[in-house]
Amino acid sequence: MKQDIKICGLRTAETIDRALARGATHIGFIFFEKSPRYVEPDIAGKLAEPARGKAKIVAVTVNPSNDDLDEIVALLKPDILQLHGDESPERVLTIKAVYGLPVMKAFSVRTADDLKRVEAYIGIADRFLFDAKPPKGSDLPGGNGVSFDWSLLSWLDDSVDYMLSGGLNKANIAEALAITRAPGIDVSSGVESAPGVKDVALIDEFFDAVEWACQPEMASGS
Ligand SMILES: O=C(O)c1ccccc1NCC(=O)[C@H](O)[C@H](O)COP(=O)(O)O
Repeated sequence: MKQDIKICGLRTAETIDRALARGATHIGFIFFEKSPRYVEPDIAGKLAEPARGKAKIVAVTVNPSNDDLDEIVALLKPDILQLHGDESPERVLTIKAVYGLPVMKAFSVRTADDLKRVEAYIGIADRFLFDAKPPKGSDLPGGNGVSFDWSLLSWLDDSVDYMLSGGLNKANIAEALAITRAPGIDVSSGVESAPGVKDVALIDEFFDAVEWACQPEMASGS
């Protein structure tokens, strides 16, 4: 199975080019000002140009106001809105209706109960992203480089389309894929040399690790 691959929190033309060259299907821009990955919407719009039509451009927001979304949508022209906060199903529906864009709703997961919250969004969100809960003391709802218990995803109905996220890197992606068979994967810190600093060599190594994990003999579990 060939899964979608999202590289999130990109901030330079060089790392975007490398992600696209290696086959990223999604590239994410972070619009959360406390994040070391934050980019101004107008800069993100310029950075995203080479990706148009090659990869889906994802705007990552946290409980965005209408004004925030107006600016981001106008300047970035994203293909997908990722909602990484506490947005209710009603808010997701409103955002979809106003902007006419698909929504990927993020959930932080620690226990099976956390996955039950997904039910209220089925048929509303277009896709889900499962991330780990932020560690104590973190100001960031995402991009913390920590994983959750991937086996919990076996509780999900097969029809739920999602991206697996949280602490993925070249060393654990094969195990993550073997356990979850996730239809999409998302990485940020795992391809960084320092918080917010993406690294082309680490991007390469991550894609190499995914390719290795997806060789027919690995995928069949033999
Ligand atoms: O990455 C951030 O700084 C961030 C800040 C606020 C909300 C969401 C954020 N990231 C969202 C993502 O989709 C990340 O790729 C995801 O959390 C995984 O990050 P990591 O564990 O570092 O791979």
